Amino acid sequence: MSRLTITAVRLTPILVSDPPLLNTQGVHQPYTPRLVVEVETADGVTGLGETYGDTTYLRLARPLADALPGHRVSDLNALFALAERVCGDAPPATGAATLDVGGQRGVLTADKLRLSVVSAFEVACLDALGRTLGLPVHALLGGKVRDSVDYSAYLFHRWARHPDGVPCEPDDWGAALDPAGIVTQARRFAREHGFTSFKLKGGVFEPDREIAAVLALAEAFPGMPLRLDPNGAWSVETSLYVAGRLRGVLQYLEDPATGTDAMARVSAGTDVPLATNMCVTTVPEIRDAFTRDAVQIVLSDHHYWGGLHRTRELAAVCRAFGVGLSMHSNTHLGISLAAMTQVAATVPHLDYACDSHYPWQREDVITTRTRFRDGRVTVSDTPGLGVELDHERLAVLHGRWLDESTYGHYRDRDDAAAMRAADPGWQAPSVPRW
Ligand SMILES: O=C([O-])C(=O)C[C@H](O)[C@@H](O)C(=O)[O-]
Ligand SMILES: [Mg+2]
Repeated sequence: MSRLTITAVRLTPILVSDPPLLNTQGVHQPYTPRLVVEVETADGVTGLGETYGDTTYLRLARPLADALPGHRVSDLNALFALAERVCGDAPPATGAATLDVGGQRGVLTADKLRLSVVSAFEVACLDALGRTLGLPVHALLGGKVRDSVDYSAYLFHRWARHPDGVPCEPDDWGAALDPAGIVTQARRFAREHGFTSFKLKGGVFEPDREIAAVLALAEAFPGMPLRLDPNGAWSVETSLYVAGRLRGVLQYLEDPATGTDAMARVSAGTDVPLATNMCVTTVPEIRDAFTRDAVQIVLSDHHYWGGLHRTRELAAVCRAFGVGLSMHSNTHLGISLAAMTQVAATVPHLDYACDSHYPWQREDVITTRTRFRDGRVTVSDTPGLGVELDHERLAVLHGRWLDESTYGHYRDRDDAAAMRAADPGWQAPSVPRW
């Protein structure tokens, strides 16, 4: 047996606390599901990966975890074929056939769901391989081209706390429901983490209110890059209105309208660059969007593109088409931040600061929290990803996941359902909302 042979795979679903961040579909649940993957080799080395933890992903991850022992952590290309063979075509657990109701990351095809699972195994294999060879993950991807990766502050309209009666872990951020609140939030992000670019999650209030928030940010942080992302909540006309009002203010406008067709129409009517993590999220979506110039920037996401090698492949396609590259984030922990940073360090034309929800996450499963300095994360040169699992914390967060009577309904992220705790009649708005 090779020292690289996988001898065991552990899957640990967890529930992680999340603040009441608002988006166009509703509000974040007080706890969000994540899955931690540990891959152990014959050498006794363990590699770590992290991905979405909703029931659908767990259903796909279990057969892959069962099938993996006996394979080598270096056989990454074979991982995809293995997953295709053993995972099956699990349909979305929610029954929402094509669109993601939680993370707002575009279509939810069987391929994309499976790749979102495979990504955590690929990262865990790379971590184990790097630890075995004494090389950082970026070296396994060809080597870093930068020593630190730039991240952008991810601003949200939010409530001070989750609705009464809902179990939660309170924080001290307070509410941010108007332009002044958003600027206060941005100042704290800049003070605590040194961020020098800002993204505002939009699609929550009428467009004029969100335009006012962006203009207030422009006044508070002159010259700093600003982005607005309503997750496809606007019509083409509204998108063009907002683009006109924020021309020269925004670095880019992200997913103003839903779908490649609408994005192409917006793109044709404005010179404000358009970015997406919703209409280009799978390989089959690339050609149409790029040939129609529907987007000028793609937000990669190693989770749903299938891992770090696939992220680099996406980067190559973007380069070929002259499309810029940034990075998307959903609620994630330190393992994924390490993976994002390792791959981002290897992509020369990653010209935009990456998104990260990490500053909102006060719970983690790694022993030492990753810090942003001047908005940047230092690229670790330690073998593997450069993070260690905190087994005690993992057990606590897994214990929450196991406690079905208190937390069972948070095992699947559903922002519209979370909103109903405050507004019982709430339904995720149909698009375009404005
Ligand atoms: O850039 C994005 O579209 C996201 O980050 C999607 C996320 O789901 C975000 O909207 C959220 O978590 O509310
Ligand atoms: Mg987005």
